[in-house]
Amino acid sequence: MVCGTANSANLGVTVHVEDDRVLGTVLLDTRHAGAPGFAHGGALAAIMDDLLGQVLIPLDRPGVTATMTVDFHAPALLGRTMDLEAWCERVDGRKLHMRGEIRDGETVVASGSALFIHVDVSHWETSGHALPPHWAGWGATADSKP
Ligand SMILES: CCCCC/C=C\C/C=C\C/C=C\C/C=C\CCCC(=O)SCCNC(=O)CCNC(=O)[C@H](O)C(C)(C)COP(=O)(O)OP(=O)(O)OC[C@H]1O[C@@H](n2cnc3c(N)ncnc32)[C@H](O)[C@@H]1OP(=O)(O)O
Repeated sequence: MVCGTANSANLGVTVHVEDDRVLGTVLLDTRHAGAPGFAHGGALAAIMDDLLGQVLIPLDRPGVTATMTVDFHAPALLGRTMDLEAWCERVDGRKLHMRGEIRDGETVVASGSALFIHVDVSHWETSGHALPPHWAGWGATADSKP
């Protein structure tokens, strides 16, 4: 619902990995409004969760969000391309401590920190839905198995 291109309700986030960091952009519009002209904080929180979750890819650790804090530092205006950046601050066994920012130019609009927990991909089999084929092997290089 945030970055998935197969989902027509996605928020239009695009990301890529550079070294160990996730960088990206998002451009919110009236569909994502809270007050007129301003992005809804919940949209920013969803973006932050997804952004921090993308760090699981360079970490090569499947994981889920256990807890997340989003600090809103400045209003996020609609119709502006905002920059996204996230990284892993610390790995402590299965605990993956992520941090990230949503910026409008030089202004940090929101910062986030989250604890992700490393899980085996079988975690998602409990829904009864088939896993995407490319998830096979995800986590193969992780040195701390769940
Ligand atoms: C998520 C990816 C899905 C999409 C993937 C798509 C593409 C694949 C490619 C890459 C990924 C890309 C993007 C990511 C996209 C989206 C990101 C969004 C992520 C989500 O939107 S994800 C959904 C919301 N999320 C949940 O649905 C979690 C529900 N939950 C559970 O499934 C369990 O709760 C679990 C597994 C978390 C733990 O359960 P468990 O039994 O395995 O382990 P346990 O409870 O023993 O915890 C072990 C140690 O973590 C500590 N701990 C646990 N929880 C804590 C908390 N809240 N606060 C502080 N500490 C906590 C304990 O205190 C213990 O610490 P200690 O070892 O020191 O005692």
